[in-house]
Amino acid sequence: MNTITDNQVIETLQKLHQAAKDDHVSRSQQKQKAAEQGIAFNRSWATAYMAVSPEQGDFLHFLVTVSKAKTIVEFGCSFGISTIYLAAAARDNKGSVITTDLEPNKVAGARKNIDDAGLGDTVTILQGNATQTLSSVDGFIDFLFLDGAKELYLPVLQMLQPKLSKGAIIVADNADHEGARSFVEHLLHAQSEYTSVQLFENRMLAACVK
Ligand SMILES: C[S@@+](CC[C@H](N)C(=O)[O-])C[C@H]1O[C@@H](n2cnc3c(N)ncnc32)[C@H](O)[C@@H]1O
Repeated sequence: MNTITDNQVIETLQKLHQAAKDDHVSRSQQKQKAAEQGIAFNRSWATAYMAVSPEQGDFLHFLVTVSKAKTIVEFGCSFGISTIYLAAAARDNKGSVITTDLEPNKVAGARKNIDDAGLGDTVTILQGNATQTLSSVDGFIDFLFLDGAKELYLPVLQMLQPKLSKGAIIVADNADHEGARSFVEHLLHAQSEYTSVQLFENRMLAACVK
């Protein structure tokens, strides 16, 4: 099976990437206008997509596929774009994805989008703070994608670390952000525990549990 080539998946991803792009352009214009008027820009992260690019999505799909990961955990699904890439590979591996987001409207949007892609039975979405929702994950984790609040990358990794299987892959987006610094330094220094690589001009960090 190659779920990522399924028409339902392709069409849903195309539609969502376009919506994410439009959202980004509109926010940039609002930000510029606010700066010109000397007023504060309301970021309203609760509705922003802030999604992975198609190339990063393909990379996540590739890694889940080649690693044959079955239990995939994601921190920060937003409207479900990255989750669809992860879930398409998870389905082919006969695995599943557990994801989480703070924002109820994003959880509802992600659920609809994942259903539109035909992947609803492969994904569990938990609404709430990842430090709580992901603490209930059962069994071993084969793949961990971190894409929520950067300051929580290290605490979430440390919380889930005992559940990571040998050979588990960890990928973090926005690893070049200041908030992710302690996480990046932790992984790059713990060379006896992880093999790590920085990618996409340091925006992504991928690591593998030794
Ligand atoms: C960069 S976006 C995720 C984008 C998504 N992975 C994608 O590619 O489509 C980050 C998301 O993390 C969520 N988030 C931030 N802090 C969180 C927390 N403590 N627990 C759960 N979700 C959180 C935000 O609501 C936001 O939707």
